[in-house]
Amino acid sequence: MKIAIIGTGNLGSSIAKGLINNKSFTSLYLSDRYPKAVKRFEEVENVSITNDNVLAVENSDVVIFALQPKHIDGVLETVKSKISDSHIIMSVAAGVDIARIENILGADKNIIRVMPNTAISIGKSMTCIAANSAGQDKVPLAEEIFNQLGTTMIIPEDLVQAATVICASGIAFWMRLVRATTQGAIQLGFEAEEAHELAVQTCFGSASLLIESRRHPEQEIDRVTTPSGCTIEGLNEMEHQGLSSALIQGIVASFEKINQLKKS
Ligand SMILES: NC(=O)C1=CN([C@@H]2O[C@H](COP(=O)(O)OP(=O)(O)OC[C@H]3O[C@@H](n4cnc5c(N)ncnc54)[C@H](O)[C@@H]3O)[C@@H](O)[C@H]2O)C=CC1
Ligand SMILES: O=C(O)[C@@H]1CCC=N1
Repeated sequence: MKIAIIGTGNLGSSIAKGLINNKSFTSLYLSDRYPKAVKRFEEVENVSITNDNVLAVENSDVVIFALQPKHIDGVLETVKSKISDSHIIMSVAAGVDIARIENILGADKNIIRVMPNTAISIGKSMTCIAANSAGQDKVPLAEEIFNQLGTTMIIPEDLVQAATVICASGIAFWMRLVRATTQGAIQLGFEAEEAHELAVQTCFGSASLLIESRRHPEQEIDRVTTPSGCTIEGLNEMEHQGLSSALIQGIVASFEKINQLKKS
């Protein structure tokens, strides 16, 4: 598979790292106006680093646009004459819908909207995928690529904004929960590094329990909350302070913001 990534900032370089770790390409073009984030991949076999987007498109079958929404239209305009019906165009740009890309490239092109998160760099992304009509038969290929880099879910395009909040922004939300737990642990007497490890491993254990047992979170909570014990005391206090409500309101605020970005 000949792949190009146009825009190798936070997300583009994370995707590149994941692809390189898996050796899941025959050639990989990494194109950015300032390709400093991927300089470290210069020596990797079959990887080319360039600031020539057209060259990257011409030498690839799958082109992943990992550009900020304000840049994507301009870049698509400059490469559109090189994009053929056999290219598979993927975009990770938040708030940029398929219709906007079709307006520039044409609805006859294979266009797939992909929403990964930065855990893609370690093969643990939750990635949502939606395609236009022309690109429907290319969805299995998108799944094949992104299943190597984590877990995928095919969703209707009208849920991609919501998926962006839950899965892409979600990384930041979970990080903040881990940090808050760390701060609590330090207050209770642990050194910062110990506190961090305790928080991260407990977070990892919680997610693993849900994945492996397939039980509902409340069932797992019931197994921890000894009657009149310390867990239910802490949990109820967190709820009195609005933990669930704060999370839900934050998710909704994030969703409202991404819908504004779509209009701008
Ligand atoms: N960072 C994240 O966790 C996630 C980001 N996204 C979306 O992915 C996209 C990229 O986000 P980030 O990587 O965080 O942004 P970023 O700003 O780190 O990376 C964008 C890259 O595009 C490059 N670029 C700009 N104009 C260019 C041009 N004309 N030609 C070639 N390269 C050009 C920039 O130099 C930069 O390296 C955004 O649309 C964002 O909404 C989606 C999911 C998660
Ligand atoms: O914050 C943002 O707008 C982008 C989209 C999801 C993650 N980063």
